[in-house]
Amino acid sequence: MGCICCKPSAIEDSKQSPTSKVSLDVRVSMATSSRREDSQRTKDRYGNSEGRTMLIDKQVNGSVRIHGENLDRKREKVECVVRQHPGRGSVPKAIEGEQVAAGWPAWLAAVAGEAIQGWIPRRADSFEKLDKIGQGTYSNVYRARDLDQKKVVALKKVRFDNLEPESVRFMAREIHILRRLDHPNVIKLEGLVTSRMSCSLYLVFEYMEHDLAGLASNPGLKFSEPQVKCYMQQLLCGLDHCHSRGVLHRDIKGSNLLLDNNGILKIADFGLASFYDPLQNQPFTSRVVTLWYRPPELLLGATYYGTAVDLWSTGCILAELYAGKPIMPGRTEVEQLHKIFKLCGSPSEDYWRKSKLPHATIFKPQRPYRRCVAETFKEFPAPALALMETLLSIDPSDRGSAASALKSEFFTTKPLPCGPSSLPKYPPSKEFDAKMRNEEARRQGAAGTKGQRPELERKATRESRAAPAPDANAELVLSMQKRQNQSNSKSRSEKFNPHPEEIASGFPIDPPRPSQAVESNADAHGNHPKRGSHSGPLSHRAAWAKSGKNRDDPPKILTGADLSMMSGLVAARRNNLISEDHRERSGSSQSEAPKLFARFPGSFKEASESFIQHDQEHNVQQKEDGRSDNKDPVLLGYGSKGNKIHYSGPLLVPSGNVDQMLKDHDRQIQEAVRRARLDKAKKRKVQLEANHMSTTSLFVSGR
Ligand SMILES: Nc1ncnc2c1ncn2[C@@H]1O[C@H](COP(=O)(O)OP(=O)(O)OP(=O)(O)O)[C@@H](O)[C@H]1O
Repeated sequence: MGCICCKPSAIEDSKQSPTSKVSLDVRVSMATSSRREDSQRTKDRYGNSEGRTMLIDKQVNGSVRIHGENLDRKREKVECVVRQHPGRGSVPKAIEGEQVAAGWPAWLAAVAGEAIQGWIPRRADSFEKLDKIGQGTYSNVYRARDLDQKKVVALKKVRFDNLEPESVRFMAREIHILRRLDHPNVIKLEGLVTSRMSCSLYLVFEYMEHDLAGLASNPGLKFSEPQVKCYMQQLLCGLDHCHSRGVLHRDIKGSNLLLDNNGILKIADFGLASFYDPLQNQPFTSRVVTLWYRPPELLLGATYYGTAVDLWSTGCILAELYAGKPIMPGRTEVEQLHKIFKLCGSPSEDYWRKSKLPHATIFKPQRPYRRCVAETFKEFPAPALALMETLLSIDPSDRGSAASALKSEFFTTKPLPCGPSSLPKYPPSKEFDAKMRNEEARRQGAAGTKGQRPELERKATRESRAAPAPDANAELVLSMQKRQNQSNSKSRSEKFNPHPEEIASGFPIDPPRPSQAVESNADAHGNHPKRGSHSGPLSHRAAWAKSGKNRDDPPKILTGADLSMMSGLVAARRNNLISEDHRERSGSSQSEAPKLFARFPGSFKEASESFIQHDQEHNVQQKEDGRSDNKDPVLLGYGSKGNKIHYSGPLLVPSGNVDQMLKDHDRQIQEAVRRARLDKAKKRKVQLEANHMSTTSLFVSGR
């Protein structure tokens, strides 16, 4: 075979903005052929409305096989194999060159070629930046006016770790996934803003006024039942679409469910999302999903999982909408798992045996926990409770699917879901706004009278029904930071400094000044950005006003520590996904555990200690409550509340020595029993002394 000519449009994603389509003739040379049988592949299917379909096999030997039918060419068979450069995106080198010629920066085309395929970059000066509206783990989000399309959009500026290929590839996956999705209940990526000379990237999204977490934290707001059903229906429709296109979201939570003023809900933030193939058993990282919404199997270390992880999070959202607050706000992975077991019961013997979950030995409770979802939420309407019971099943295989949930009685019994357009209109409300309010309260608190909690703070605490959820993997970063502090306090600032790119881009982290247009990314286009009026969310303006500063002089949002945290979080989140991505690309089926051993501190020992303690506290509590599924008196007394271990790190030991871990575990249990006995003996002694005293005093008083 020699060279073949193929149009890149034939390997474009199915949906593109028609204005940004490029059609380039590219010569693809056949560098190597590869044996199918020796390769582990991931397959991506591409197709577009004109009926072209291509199948791309990414193979371990670094080559890419493209084959399929090009219907535009009268069913002409197209097949080519392209040698991939190590560390490069899976587009042929020639296409990469064309992408640079089309205006993409080389660093992006080199590693994210597939994600930007068929698009051309939008120019920074065609947007007018209005204000900062959100802040994610690795991004800042701004409201901006699209001067070409004459509409308001959201610009998500992605932070990179010094343009490292791995961190660019991580972001490319989000773009790639977003482009694969096309549904009214999934946020639409409308384009990308960058230029050949730029070192930053903005994702352009349709603008959404609210997020569910922000609305739920509004004290004066109570959702009606038809309203809850309406939101849940939209969430499940969007999720069903993602799952049917082979996408796991892996971070469903209130702040990632955006709402517009027409009541439309859209699933956003695909930063932790991943492609998956239900027919192929592929391992993923278990360290995804924000803690409060993380299913038990992930906390137990599962690396083989599917759509059920999103369904668990959806169950948590459903319960939260009825309860008015998060139902399982754990502070650590151990506490989270304990909260889950207390509410949903511990897994059945059969499940423990079948699932072979990595941390099962450690976290299997001494005695099974009884499920009490129905008891706890007895005031919820029966159909809502029934759906919750399904979605919050401990065994992932019992959670059904988004499609089956949509057919549940919850949506067919009265009151029926209301139409999105009939939902009330709200002032802009985001979780970010709630965070701003709390930040402001804290600031006022610091300035306020010593020892007195300021009114605003008290108000914020009292009124905040739904506190913002921690970020996905936040606990992991805390643990990383702890280790950083311990190991080398000097290097901390060097490692977690503000991203130079953030500063260099001229698009600072603090909210922009009113009317500030998106600054040109030092690009070749040269036009000055146009200016416009400021009309930011009320809460931002209020925050400025309250801080007693000129609105032009915005409050500082991030402290150095925040930045460190942010950067660490970026690293942690990315590291997990990068190792997963690396595994995907290399075709390795190895679990990520060894990599995590190496990167993060902590041990099963600590985790098991903590879990035993939670477990025993639970038993004690049950005794106090008069409920008793634990008859063992020796456990009483162990683990006073004063010396709780709040383990906040990964659950794996650096050495990965399982035998040692198990020995430690046994030792811990023996130690617990010994301490409990001692405590019990002490208590008995105190009791005896007290009895003796009272007898003596009775005797002395002569009564
Ligand atoms: N299209 C949009 N319209 C309005 N606001 C948005 C939009 N996209 C994102 N935001 C706001 O910005 C916040 C951060 O965005 P996003 O969650 O996509 O970033 P991230 O860095 O991936 O965050 P996370 O740490 O939650 O994963 C959101 O919680 C939301 O409030």
